[in-house]
Amino acid sequence: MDKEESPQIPRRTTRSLASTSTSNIKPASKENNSLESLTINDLLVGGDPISLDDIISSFPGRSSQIHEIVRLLGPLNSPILPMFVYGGASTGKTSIILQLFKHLQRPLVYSSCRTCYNQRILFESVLNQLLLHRKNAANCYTNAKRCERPSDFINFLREALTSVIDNLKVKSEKSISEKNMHGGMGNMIYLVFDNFHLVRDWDKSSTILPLLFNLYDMLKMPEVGLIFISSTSPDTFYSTNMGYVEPIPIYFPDYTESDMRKILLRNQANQKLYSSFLDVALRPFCRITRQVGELSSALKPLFEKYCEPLSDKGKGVVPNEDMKRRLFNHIKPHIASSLNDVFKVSSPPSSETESGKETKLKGNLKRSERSEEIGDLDFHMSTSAKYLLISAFLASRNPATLDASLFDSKGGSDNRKRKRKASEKALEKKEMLEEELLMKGPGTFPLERLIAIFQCIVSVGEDPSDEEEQNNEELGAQCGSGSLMSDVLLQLSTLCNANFIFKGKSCPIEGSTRYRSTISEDLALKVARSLKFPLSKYLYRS
Ligand SMILES: Nc1ncnc2c1ncn2[C@@H]1O[C@H](COP(=O)(O)OP(=O)(O)OP(=O)(O)O)[C@@H](O)[C@H]1O
Repeated sequence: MDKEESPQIPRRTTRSLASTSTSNIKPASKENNSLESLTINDLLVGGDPISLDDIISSFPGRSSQIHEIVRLLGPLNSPILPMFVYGGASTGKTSIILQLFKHLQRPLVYSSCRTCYNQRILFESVLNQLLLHRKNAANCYTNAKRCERPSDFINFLREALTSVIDNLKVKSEKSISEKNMHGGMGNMIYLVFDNFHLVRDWDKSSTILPLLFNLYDMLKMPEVGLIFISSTSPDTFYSTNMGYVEPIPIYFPDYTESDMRKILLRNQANQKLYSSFLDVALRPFCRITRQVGELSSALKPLFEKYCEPLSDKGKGVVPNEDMKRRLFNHIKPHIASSLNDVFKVSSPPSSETESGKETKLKGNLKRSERSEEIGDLDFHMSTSAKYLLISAFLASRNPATLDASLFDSKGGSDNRKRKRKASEKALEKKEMLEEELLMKGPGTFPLERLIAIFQCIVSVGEDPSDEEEQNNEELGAQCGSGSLMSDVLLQLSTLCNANFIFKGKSCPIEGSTRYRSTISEDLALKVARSLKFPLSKYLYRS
């Protein structure tokens, strides 16, 4: 239900908060205290000018998306088609859009559908910004317009946009006559709707989504650019997005481990030391989360621990192999609890999280539709949930008797050993097991087995061939014994709610609950691919 009190409109200062760590965006115009009236300059993202090269180097792993957006925005005064920027949480969508507008010095109206949590608040926020209105004590914190109905919004919006565009044109002509070859801010005004996926939750009457997607066709104002930023793919809007210009999709994929390394290495005083730390710590953490903020705050105290044995916090140290081993041994006892903390943060109780909601939503889909939904899984499911899903798949698919040989003592798949040991008798046994599996369909398994497999695959290095990988393997064994798994239950219940894992009644003989994975091999392989996890290495096959 709508609350009477609207939150403060997201002004430039609020916008700066949306991208705190990458920018110190301040109001573009001189410090505006609450009584000063706003000007058109307040529609710019403030702060020091930034070059495109600086943006690209501030956001490792995002150069192609940055170039693509710049290309789509085009030169000054170019009309644009609506854009749909999408990708998982913390993939840099908001920060990059805001930084690009700062670089381009073009005016925008930014509204987050998180802070503007219903239709009326969103309408009023957009209008407040366009009408250069700030809520303050002098106006009793009222909005520029009270606007509840979509038809009122369109009328007010058209009026406000016309006035802003006229204003921009005058400014632009003036700057040309003043021989400012750059042409100033130009004539375009951009409306940015962030966290747009949330709108689907308030769209009970299915009016707001079509309205916003339709803005481009309805307004027919070439000077207005529309940018939707969403954590879910355009497909998740398709049922409502029909009959009008489809926005141009720009996808922000999850970061790879190597992107993460570059992101985390930025701003590190001692790159060599931090790099040796990442060699041993990054991989298991990346398997729990790939969110920049979560990872960097989880790694920070661990790195401090890593530096403890060094004088002056390791300033100027170039670690050799011996020192690396010593430092690794020093942090070893702390890794499991650190991983556990990240796990807790990255997997909040399902019913309260967006990803939980998303997963539930997907769970209602018929099984046949699931494989097509995998693209969405990419950003609705946390990395750890994906590993759990794979573990459940393995537990259902592989005979329990083979677990020990599929996962060695350190958790790794040991194909070589298995091959060497394959005797005729074993082959016979294998054939029998295979037949049994085919007859039974996916098997059931107890929680303990699921957790054991999960521990193994989460913590092991993929291809322990070099020293770095061996360290990871060591680390894996270490984490496995810790309390990392305490929150697995939460993830598990999410996956059960979503019907990805079936939870049976408790077994009258054993007294424990048994589970069964209900996903297809195709889907499991896709999930594994998205994690770069070598699933086929762990699959029992003929
Ligand atoms: N490539 C990157 N390099 C450096 N920092 C990054 C990168 N990508 C994201 N970040 C940082 O991660 C944090 C979250 O980024 P941002 O809010 O832009 O992500 P988002 O995709 O909009 O997330 P959400 O969908 O949750 O709103 C910010 O502090 C941002 O600076």
